[in-house]
Amino acid sequence: MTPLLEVRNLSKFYGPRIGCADVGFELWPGEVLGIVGESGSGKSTLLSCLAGHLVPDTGSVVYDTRTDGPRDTLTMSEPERRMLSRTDWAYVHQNPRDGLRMNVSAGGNVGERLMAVGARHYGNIRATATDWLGRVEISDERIDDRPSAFSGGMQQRLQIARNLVTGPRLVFMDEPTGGLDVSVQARLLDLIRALVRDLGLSAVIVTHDLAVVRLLADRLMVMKSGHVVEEGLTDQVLDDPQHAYTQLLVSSVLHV
Ligand SMILES: Nc1ncnc2c1ncn2[C@@H]1O[C@H](COP(=O)(O)OP(=O)(O)OP(=O)(O)O)[C@@H](O)[C@H]1O
Repeated sequence: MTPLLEVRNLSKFYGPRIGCADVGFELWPGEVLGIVGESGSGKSTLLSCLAGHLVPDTGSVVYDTRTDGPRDTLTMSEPERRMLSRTDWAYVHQNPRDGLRMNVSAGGNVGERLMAVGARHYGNIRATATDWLGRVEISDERIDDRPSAFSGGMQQRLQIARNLVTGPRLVFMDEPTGGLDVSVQARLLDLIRALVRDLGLSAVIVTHDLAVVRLLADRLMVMKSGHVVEEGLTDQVLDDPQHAYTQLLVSSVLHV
């Protein structure tokens, strides 16, 4: 089997400061990888480099495309990369405002993604949008409302529907439950877990919350000062951390 994503020697510096350094991993189809670490450890930098939002200084990000097999996304042309992020990739921002169009209706937010990949029939677009709102537990009565009238949890669920409606294979998530109330977080995590499982998605999830990776991630990478200090199966890493930094992360959570 070919990995869906194969990352080698990825580094990004901000002047003399390390963003992330020498990161490498493979992500297999249907696998969920969690990236954890304290604030400033390089998680967002790494995710941005993977998703093509930031250009790394060194390394390769090879993606197994549907049409041409493995391709280094860093050397792709801009139109090719744009097409990839429209069809095969999804990116869920921590703040739904960054991933939604706040002045467009909920149905429009979902529907315009379908139009971007060629859908033209209004009735079909609206039916698919309604179906996706239902899947993320938003009542069809709210289809014409703008996201600005939604709660934070609803906005995040709408952002997920907007991202998944085009059937991507790989989803990048940056602190998807950050900034939400604990009870809202729990419901959202359950929803994400069910969607990822039902759709067979691969995902890379960045979070500082070990409970999120415990629930969602098959495998875990622990980052500190831009470097990966430990990786392995989630339960193994959390139940028997080998690196002193991971031990600290795990014990600080246990003692809260
Ligand atoms: N635009 C930037 N310019 C300069 N330095 C930056 C920039 N963005 C990040 N950094 C630095 O790179 C390092 C990694 O930051 P990054 O935001 O990737 O960490 P993080 O683990 O995602 O943190 P957080 O959880 O707070 O978002 C930090 O030292 C940070 O100060």
